[in-house]
Amino acid sequence: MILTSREMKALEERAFADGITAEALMEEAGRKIAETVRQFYPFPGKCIVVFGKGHNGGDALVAARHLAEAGWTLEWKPAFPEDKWAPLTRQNWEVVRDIATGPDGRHCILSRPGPQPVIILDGLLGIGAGGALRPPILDATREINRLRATSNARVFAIDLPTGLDSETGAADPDTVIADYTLTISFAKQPLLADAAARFVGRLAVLPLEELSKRASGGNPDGVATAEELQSTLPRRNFDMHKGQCGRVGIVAGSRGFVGAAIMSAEACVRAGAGLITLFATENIYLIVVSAIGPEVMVKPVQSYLEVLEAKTDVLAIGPGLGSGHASEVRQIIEQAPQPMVVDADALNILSDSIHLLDRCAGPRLLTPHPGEMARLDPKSKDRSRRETVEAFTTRWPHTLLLKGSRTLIGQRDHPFSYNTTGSPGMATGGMGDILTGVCAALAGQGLSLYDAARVGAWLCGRAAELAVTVGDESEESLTPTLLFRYLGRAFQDLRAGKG
Ligand SMILES: NC(=O)C1=CN([C@@H]2O[C@H](COP(=O)(O)OP(=O)(O)OC[C@H]3O[C@@H](n4cnc5c(N)ncnc54)[C@H](O)[C@@H]3O)[C@@H](O)[C@H]2O)[C@@H](O)CC1
Ligand SMILES: [K+]
Repeated sequence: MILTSREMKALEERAFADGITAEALMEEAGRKIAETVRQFYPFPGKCIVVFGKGHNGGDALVAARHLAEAGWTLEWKPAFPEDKWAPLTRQNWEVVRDIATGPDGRHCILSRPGPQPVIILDGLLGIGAGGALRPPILDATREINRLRATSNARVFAIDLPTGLDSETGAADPDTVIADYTLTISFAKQPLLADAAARFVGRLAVLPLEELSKRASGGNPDGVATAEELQSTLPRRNFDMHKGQCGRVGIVAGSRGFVGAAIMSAEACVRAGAGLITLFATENIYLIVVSAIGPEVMVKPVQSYLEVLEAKTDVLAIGPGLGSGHASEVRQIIEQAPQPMVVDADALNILSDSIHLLDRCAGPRLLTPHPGEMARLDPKSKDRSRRETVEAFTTRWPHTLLLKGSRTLIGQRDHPFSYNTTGSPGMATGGMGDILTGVCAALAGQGLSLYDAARVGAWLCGRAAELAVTVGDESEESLTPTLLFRYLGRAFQDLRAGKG
């Protein structure tokens, strides 16, 4: 469920009327903020606490207390003098100050050798924000952005990045650029505005028990968190065999673009498919077999139409395919009864004959990036991402995964689902080929295309962020095939409802 900030405040009021205290909610919020920070950065480092006078600042102080107890060094940057703080904010300061402040005004109980993470908590403004940023908050947001730009500090915004309008999601020019936004209780509408993605970053929703119980109404759209998706991934029975994990056929690759085919097929292997066949035309067959992992069967074909005769449960079509086999591709999209992931060049071929989507013999998951989407639907350039997905799924009976830094998934009669995971390190050619293989593997294991899309996007984003947080990669060094090293951990986190 996604709430407006106004609905969120009304929900809090209902809880207060039932005797739940703001103090108790803040305590739970602060504890969960610290837990989430530690999921991304399990080893303690330095935390710079930038806080305002309201309860958003109070959340930051409670979180800081828990981080201090876990060994983090704290540095304080209050935006206002103490006499301006809300009573609960001050109360939490008194608790944390005694625990966490040494004689030099900084807390230090642990120093580890080697580089330590430096994080900034943005506890300046939350849903109490209104109007353009004003000093001294404005000076503080500029300082956070300066620190982020000039150091390796990672910014965690509490509830909303300060400067994002809490109703519309419009961004003040000095809005905090967060790497992570940890939003309290429910996802808020403004965080999902198209223009907000670059300020919000990786999104995590921290449910508060007493508020979850009382929630009603709201927008039925969802944000895909591990907790939400956990139950969609089936557990395997001990006696399961490869035939039950999905026979996936992949139609991909052409001269100059065999890498796309290889990455899709290997991603399919790493995401659990039972038997993977890559169909390769004679002109690329030898290149493909010499480069691909031994788990993938490579079948030489004269014509891709042979795919229609092969025994498969799921198909994926498009990565690196080029435009040379357009007629065969159209026939496969139309005639194959199996569920199919349609990506890349297959989407470009489809955009010339979009009405074919009315006649498909099986369900289709289309995974365009915004450029491919504009070819499928030229009007999408003038629409918001949500409007684009809505227009497509209203017209066509298929699933759409619209890529981007806030990947959005839709299907008729299903809630729109915003992905939460990811890293700017994913801005590299080939990430989409991995996603195609992962989604096809999940569909092979019995997930509907809608769930395969939601889980696939979550897993790929989670693997990428693990590589740059707990792994040794940076946003620059991350490559698509490096995701394989972290996919296993991403699956484990999904099953644990973590992240
Ligand atoms: N109320 C509750 O029960 C809970 C609230 N929580 C936290 O409390 C937050 C809301 O707290 P508050 O209502 O105290 O509000 P905030 O902490 O968001 O800040 C409001 C204060 O900032 C000032 N302000 C507003 N807009 C400004 C602007 N554009 N420039 C400069 N100053 C501005 C206002 O004068 C006001 O004093 C939530 O976002 C969440 O982080 C959580 O602790 C969970 C429970
Ligand atoms: K904030």
